[in-house]
Amino acid sequence: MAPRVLVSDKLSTTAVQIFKDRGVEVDYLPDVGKDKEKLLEIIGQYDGLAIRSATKVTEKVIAAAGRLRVIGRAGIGVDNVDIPSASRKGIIVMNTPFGNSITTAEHAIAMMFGLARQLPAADASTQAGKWEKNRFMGIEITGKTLGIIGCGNIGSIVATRAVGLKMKVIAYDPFLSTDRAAHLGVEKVELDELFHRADFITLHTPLTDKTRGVIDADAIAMMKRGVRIINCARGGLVVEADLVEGLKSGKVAGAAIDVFETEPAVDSPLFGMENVICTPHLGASTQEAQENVALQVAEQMADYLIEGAVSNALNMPSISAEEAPILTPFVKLAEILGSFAGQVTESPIQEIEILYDGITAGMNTKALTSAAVAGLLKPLVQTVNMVSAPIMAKERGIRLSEVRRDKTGVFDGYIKVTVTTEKQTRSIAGTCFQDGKPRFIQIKGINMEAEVGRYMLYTTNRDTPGVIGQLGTAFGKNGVNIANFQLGRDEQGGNAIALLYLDEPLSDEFLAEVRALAGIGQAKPLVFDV
Ligand SMILES: NC(=O)c1ccc[n+]([C@@H]2O[C@H](COP(=O)([O-])OP(=O)(O)OC[C@H]3O[C@@H](n4cnc5c(N)ncnc54)[C@H](O)[C@@H]3O)[C@@H](O)[C@H]2O)c1
Ligand SMILES: O=C(O)CC[C@@H](O)C(=O)O
Repeated sequence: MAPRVLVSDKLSTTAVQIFKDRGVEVDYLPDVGKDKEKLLEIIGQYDGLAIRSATKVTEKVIAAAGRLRVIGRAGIGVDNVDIPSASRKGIIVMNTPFGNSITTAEHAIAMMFGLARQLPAADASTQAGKWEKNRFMGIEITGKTLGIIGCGNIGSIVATRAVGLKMKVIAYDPFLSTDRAAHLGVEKVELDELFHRADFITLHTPLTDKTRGVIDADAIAMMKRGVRIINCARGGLVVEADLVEGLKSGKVAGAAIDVFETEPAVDSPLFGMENVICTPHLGASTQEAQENVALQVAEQMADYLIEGAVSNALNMPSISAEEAPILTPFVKLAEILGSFAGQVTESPIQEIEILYDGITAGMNTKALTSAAVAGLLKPLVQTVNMVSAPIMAKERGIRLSEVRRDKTGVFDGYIKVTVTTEKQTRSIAGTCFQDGKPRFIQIKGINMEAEVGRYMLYTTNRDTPGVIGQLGTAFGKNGVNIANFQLGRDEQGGNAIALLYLDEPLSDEFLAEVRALAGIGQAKPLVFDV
């Protein structure tokens, strides 16, 4: 039986043609994405779902999607898809990471010009017959400082365009290496410095726990008077109420917003403000970009549904059917080890070494390494997947190496990920037991044996009496249950670590309390996709 795909958002018809040409049955119902009930009613009939941003693929939709095997996002951001739920059901989620990058970068540049010369307001006034020449005094772009927050695919394109416009470009991106910054012609700075120096600020990060609200009242307070802010990335990066206050006070001279805290944005405090330009999430809306992403998503989904080939999957390694049963638990392990390293690493990574010991040395280490690097980059680079992870690492100037060796210790095999940053070298090792479940077996050279939980806390301390007691008391006082508590140290009185497997995530307040405990060095909350 031919696989069947539902296209539930407005997509170029190129996609429909490709599906047909490849022998995939396709229903093009572009309004269904906005009709939750209808989507729930019909999703069970499809093997594939092709979407843009209007369709919300929630846990409920996934639960109703009895035979769904692949969700294809014609675009970059997948925040409208519940990936953990899809993964749990074995549904691949794929996107088209580069198809609309140029177009979105161009929208940000257009927004910058629009703000500098108040083009929309000047147009409305002129067409109303007012000829208000004195009202619309603009500013020049040349020589101004553009601050880019997030210098990945789109941010890098914005950077090179702005350099061409003779702007001074500064960028904040924890994953931007000094070499890559130099190559792009931008100055890498810390976030506070960017706020202090930029005349224009443009956002190009994913929406994550770290980036949510990156432009809030505190950030605005640090900015130059007269700063202009552009958001063509994701709503939620800017706290809209704080932006409104900044605009009212005159601290912010203008804002150009393509993406909103709530979409579709039919009502916003920003609407009607004179120095604000709003567009309805148009960043990717050009004929070229829509052709690119439609073509790409249809090819990728057809490849998978017909041939089982996987590309640009966000939740699935490329693994053949024969090796899958043995490899899959180790792929998950590698991703978890990378994710651990990624979550505790705060400065640019220079080098990643992955050691395969014992049985792991004979496995498909390419898939394992990709999984480890994807796990490592994922906290910062939303679009990374097993296919793109090594390329992304290379583009960021990260050296990647594998070492394979025969069994050396008590375990049949294990994987060790060592990450070197500008500041330090850190390693984390793990293995899978017979039950197929991953375990951490060594952190920073200190042996331990810890289960992997969804919410964990990693702490470091000096090995002195009382520290652990304080930690336990603090958890008890705050009513947070510890499912598992593992300790390790290098020597008596030396460096000690603890890994706590928690039943729930820690609040910011409680985390601050833990960090303030006497003897605690680092306290890092970790989240794993398990
Ligand atoms: N408006 C639109 O229609 C539209 C179109 C395409 C993409 N987007 C959005 O644009 C954003 C960027 O897309 P991309 O393709 O460039 O993604 P990308 O993954 O290539 O780049 C994101 C960059 O953000 C950086 N980053 C992550 N966390 C950061 C932090 N805390 N502070 C600073 N930088 C951080 C990463 O290191 C990475 O370099 C995404 O949110 C995407 O969904 C919007
Ligand atoms: O599909 C769109 O119009 C928006 C896409 C954009 O937000 C993306 O993340 O790729």
